[in-house]
Amino acid sequence: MTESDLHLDVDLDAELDPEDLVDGPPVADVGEPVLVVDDLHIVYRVFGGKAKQVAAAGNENVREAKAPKRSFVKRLLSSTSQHVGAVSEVHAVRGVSFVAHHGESIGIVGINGSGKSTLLRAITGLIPPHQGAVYAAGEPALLGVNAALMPQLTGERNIWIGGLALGLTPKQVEERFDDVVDFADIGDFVYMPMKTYSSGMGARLRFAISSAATPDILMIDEALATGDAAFKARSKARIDEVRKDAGTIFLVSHSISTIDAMCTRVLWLHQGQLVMDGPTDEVLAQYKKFVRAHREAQTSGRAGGVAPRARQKPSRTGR
Ligand SMILES: Nc1ncnc2c1ncn2[C@@H]1O[C@H](COP(=O)(O)OP(=O)(O)OP(=O)(O)O)[C@@H](O)[C@H]1O
Repeated sequence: MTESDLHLDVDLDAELDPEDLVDGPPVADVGEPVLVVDDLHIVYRVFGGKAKQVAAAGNENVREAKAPKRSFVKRLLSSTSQHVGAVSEVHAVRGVSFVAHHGESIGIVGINGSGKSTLLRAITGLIPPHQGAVYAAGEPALLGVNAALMPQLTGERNIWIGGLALGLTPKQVEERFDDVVDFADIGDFVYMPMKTYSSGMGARLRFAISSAATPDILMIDEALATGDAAFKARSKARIDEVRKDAGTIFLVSHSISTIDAMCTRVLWLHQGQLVMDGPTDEVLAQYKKFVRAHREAQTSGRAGGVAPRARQKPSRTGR
């Protein structure tokens, strides 16, 4: 797969939502550093048949991993004696460094597969770093439908576990319980095991739980806002509400106008590397050029637009 074959899901011309414009363009009132990402590398390991597919795709971030060496006797005695197939490594985030401050709204852009969601998940601690580190003041929380809930437990138990995991006190969970159930619109199903829920009900409850707290560092992956149009509208309103109270926000979105309306600073990832970090208008201007060139190249069958080279020494502040 060449770069020009990459799927391009970027929404250059989306309409701005009216509520994004109410407060005018975002203004940074920047304070203390709250998050340091230092030379972060994230590597996924893909095993078996799937690894062959991934390797066959020829993505630059993917390489075949060396299979662990096992002696002949060990292989002979092993109960899993069948060949496990290839192991591939996907180097999804490659040497990303930046510092985020209190009061910043930071957009993360990049074409499909550039590592945006992986970076967010790594910052919230859902994926361990392969190399490098993430230092956070406070508990970064990912707003979306990815909360790790337990399907065998009732919605009620999951609201308690999820709420406490988000740092709410038992009193706060109790106070917000009815709100979460109403928002998720699951009625008496809240007393049933989550494995009996439809996928929509599960996604709504996950979103409702994750938005019950107001974290210091809020990560929003728009791809995680699922559901029908009415729920999407309610999620958007809830995101805006939580956003107003959070200290620092990260937003992944394919809509350039949403990033433009909400963010004071933008990080541009390409093939897992941070290629630009700066004020929203500067980064978006370059990124739009790249996306247009890429899109034209895709329609004409030529090689794609050229992204800037990854910065050799990313600035620690991005400002
Ligand atoms: N669980 C996983 N196992 C293996 N590889 C993965 C996994 N999740 C993501 N990847 C790979 O890591 C790379 C970065 O993916 P990621 O989802 O972070 O990119 P993205 O920029 O968020 O993409 P999109 O805009 O399409 O959501 C891609 O090559 C992807 O195929």
